[in-house]
Amino acid sequence: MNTIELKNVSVRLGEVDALREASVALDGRTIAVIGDNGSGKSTLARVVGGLVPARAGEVRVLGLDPVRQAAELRRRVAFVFSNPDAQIIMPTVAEDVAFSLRDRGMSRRERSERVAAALDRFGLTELAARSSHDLSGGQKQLLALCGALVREPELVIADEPTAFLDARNARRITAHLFDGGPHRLLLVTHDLSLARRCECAVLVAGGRVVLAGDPGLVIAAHEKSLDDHPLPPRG
Ligand SMILES: Nc1ncnc2c1ncn2[C@@H]1O[C@H](COP(=O)(O)OP(=O)(O)OP(=O)(O)O)[C@@H](O)[C@H]1O
Repeated sequence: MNTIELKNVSVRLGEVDALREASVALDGRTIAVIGDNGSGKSTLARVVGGLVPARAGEVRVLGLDPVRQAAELRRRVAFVFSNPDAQIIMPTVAEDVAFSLRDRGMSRRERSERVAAALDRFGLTELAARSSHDLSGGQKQLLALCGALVREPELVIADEPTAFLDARNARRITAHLFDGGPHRLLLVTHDLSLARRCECAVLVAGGRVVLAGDPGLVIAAHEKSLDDHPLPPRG
């Protein structure tokens, strides 16, 4: 089963054609999405996750149509963004992780066991009773990811999840993303060393998928475009 499949997908945001007839099909477990600022990477991640609709074309994620099968998609796909504040809802750390399991039909005991195990895995046990909004940026991102992974998603869509983190927290987050479960990963990133760790990569430019496949080749094409179009000299 393909992880993601886009056929001639176009997305318009306000006055902007953020994706233009983008096509790609990849079945890798870990997929990096790379490209310049404003190229359409987040839009690609958002259309895959059903957060914005396509105005034309066909999108499949784990074989699902993200608009028509939105409820099933929400059960099987989790998101992580660069700003964890948008994802933290409940007043304490433990309550916030428990909130992620609210619709799973679990007994109270089962739920608290799952939460305790997840907090332990993420090194958050000591912070369980702390106010979730008073955590540091790195701790908040760990909490947001803990809340996402406790649902045991099949796919995690992560949009620049380490953008505001120091090297230590960035490593923690990427370890959980890459090795923290059997989930697949769609990772939007400017960090080419992370993209290189993925099984495959997608290069987006001007709203189009210009290349997809082996990360080495895709990254080389991106780097060549940086060399071919360097910044104008200063002064
Ligand atoms: N809500 C919006 N309304 C109008 N235009 C938008 C909106 N969001 C994004 N865009 C535009 O759509 C295009 C693609 O944006 P997108 O966020 O997908 O790029 P990106 O590759 O993720 O960029 P970055 O690396 O800077 O995060 C850009 O031209 C952007 O200005």
